[in-house]
Amino acid sequence: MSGETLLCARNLSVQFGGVKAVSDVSFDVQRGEVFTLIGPNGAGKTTVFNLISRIYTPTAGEILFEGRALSGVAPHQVAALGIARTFQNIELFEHATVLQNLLIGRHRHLDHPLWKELLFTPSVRASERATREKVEQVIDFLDLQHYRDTMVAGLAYGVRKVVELARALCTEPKLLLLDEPSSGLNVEETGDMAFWIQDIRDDLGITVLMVEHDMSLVSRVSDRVLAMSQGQVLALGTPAEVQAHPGVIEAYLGSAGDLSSLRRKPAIEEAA
Ligand SMILES: Nc1ncnc2c1ncn2[C@@H]1O[C@H](COP(=O)(O)OP(=O)(O)OP(=O)(O)O)[C@@H](O)[C@H]1O
Repeated sequence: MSGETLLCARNLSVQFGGVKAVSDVSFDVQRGEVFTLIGPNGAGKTTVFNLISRIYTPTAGEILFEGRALSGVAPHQVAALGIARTFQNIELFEHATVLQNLLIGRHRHLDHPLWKELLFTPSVRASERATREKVEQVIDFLDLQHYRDTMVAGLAYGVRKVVELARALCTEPKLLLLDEPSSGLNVEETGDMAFWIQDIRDDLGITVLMVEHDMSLVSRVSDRVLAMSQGQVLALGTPAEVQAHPGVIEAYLGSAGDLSSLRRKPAIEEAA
């Protein structure tokens, strides 16, 4: 961690009809850390991601990225600032190869004017070369060589998750938003995902902001954890500090117990 703030959320609130999805939430993400949001279903974690991605606009408060307010930034400009995102439900082009998906992801980020593309100007040629190089680097980094010419539709779910990660890395982000990177993965794949996340921070120097339910993954990779419940901040600290916080235990389980997975128990179990 550099001790330098990359992203600053100040007194964020957003309301949908009568539901306060996020209520007066503040936190700072330091450059070079893995910062994780945890919380039971409906706590407001995805809403925070959607505020940072500019899909939602806060009803109060603001988000600063590298000191710049995101309020004036359109959703399609967020990637160009250096913020990339993966989704809970993988969003890839199914009928394109891994390589094509990564090239498309990178192209979206470049945003050359059409006239330059059509004339294939030197700057377009240079950025095409840089694109190829970057995509190949990411394929090597995430060990995807074996799948580069395979259609996404034919890939196992665990590999698709890595391809989605690759597509985000191709945009060379400063901040990577990972929405439930372990969802749908088995124990071994979750272990691999932990290694990738650590390597992304340690080898590429990319800051990671993650939403995650699997506490084994959270504890392994997170520098700091923010626990939320019902749209509000419950606790902030190291994974061990947050897991031991009485308010966190109460919010998830109703009483002390197994915190290995922090998903709220189904209503039927809670009622029993
Ligand atoms: N677009 C929306 N319209 C109406 N209500 C919404 C919208 N988005 C989120 N909410 C509500 O805001 C609250 C927070 O939802 P959010 O998806 O952020 O929670 P979460 O912590 O990400 O949950 P999960 O772990 O299940 O993904 C919920 O009550 C949800 O129903």
